[in-house]
Amino acid sequence: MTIRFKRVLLKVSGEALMGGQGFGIDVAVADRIAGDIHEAKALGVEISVVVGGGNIFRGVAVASKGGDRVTGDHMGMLATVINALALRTSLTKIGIDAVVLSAIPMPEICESFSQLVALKHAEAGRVVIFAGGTGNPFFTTDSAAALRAAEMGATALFKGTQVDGIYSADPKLVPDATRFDRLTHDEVLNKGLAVMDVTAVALARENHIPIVVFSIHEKGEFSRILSGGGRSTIVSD
Ligand SMILES: Nc1ncnc2c1ncn2[C@@H]1O[C@H](COP(=O)(O)OP(=O)(O)O)[C@@H](O)[C@H]1O
Ligand SMILES: O=c1ccn([C@@H]2O[C@H](COP(=O)(O)OP(=O)(O)O)[C@@H](O)[C@H]2O)c(=O)[nH]1
Repeated sequence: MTIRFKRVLLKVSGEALMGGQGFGIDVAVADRIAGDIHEAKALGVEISVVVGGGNIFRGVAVASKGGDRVTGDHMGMLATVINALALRTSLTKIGIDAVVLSAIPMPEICESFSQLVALKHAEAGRVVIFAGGTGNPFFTTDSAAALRAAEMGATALFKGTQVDGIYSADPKLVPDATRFDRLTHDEVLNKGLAVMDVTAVALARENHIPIVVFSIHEKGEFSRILSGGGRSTIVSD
């Protein structure tokens, strides 16, 4: 079997982790995603992960109610640490060696991010989970995913999200929107396809990193796509 990508950065949406709950973390969902990572790792793929925080907190929610955006973003970044610890717990339970590296140092809780440390853990065969986004307000975990993908030398950035690819319009709002199999980074930007923020797509374009958008809700889909099947949109040069 040919594996499409050997070193992958997986972005796990915060919202995916809440399952049907409406808020917080559904442990059964975190366990299932850990199982999917395990399956993909068994294919021989090196995997690191960026987790979102939208299931707990988004900075814009504070700003929209008249609060300070930067404080809101700090809260959002802390939310990603909670999710990262949950995912590490789920991976550890099934015998996968995983480590959380935070962009915001909190040494009693997890290791701090540096590229060198991240690469060493990856070389040792560990799943590296990046927490705290980029460590800066006004960014998103999608941008953090593109950044870490570049730093890790990932050959693809997989965005595991609520939908199974990029559509001509938001499929949640436009039911007859059509799905693309392949796009270029420029097409995503020029058509204003809002599945990922502009900063993330531009960073991936600059570093020639393909982006694979797929549904994180489909069990086994991650490894099916890695093996050449599955449903996704692949964005490449
Ligand atoms: N052109 C598009 N194609 C696919 N999804 C889109 C598009 N435009 C907007 N979306 C929406 O973007 C959402 C994913 O973005 P976001 O909420 O940032 O995800 P995540 O929480 O996974 O980071 C999808 O759930 C979808 O409703
Ligand atoms: O580099 C970053 C990454 C995230 N955030 C904050 O963390 C929240 C959660 O991240 P995101 O919305 O990207 O999570 P997801 O949509 O993937 O669940 C964001 O709303 C921001 O407030 C931030 O300030 N800087």
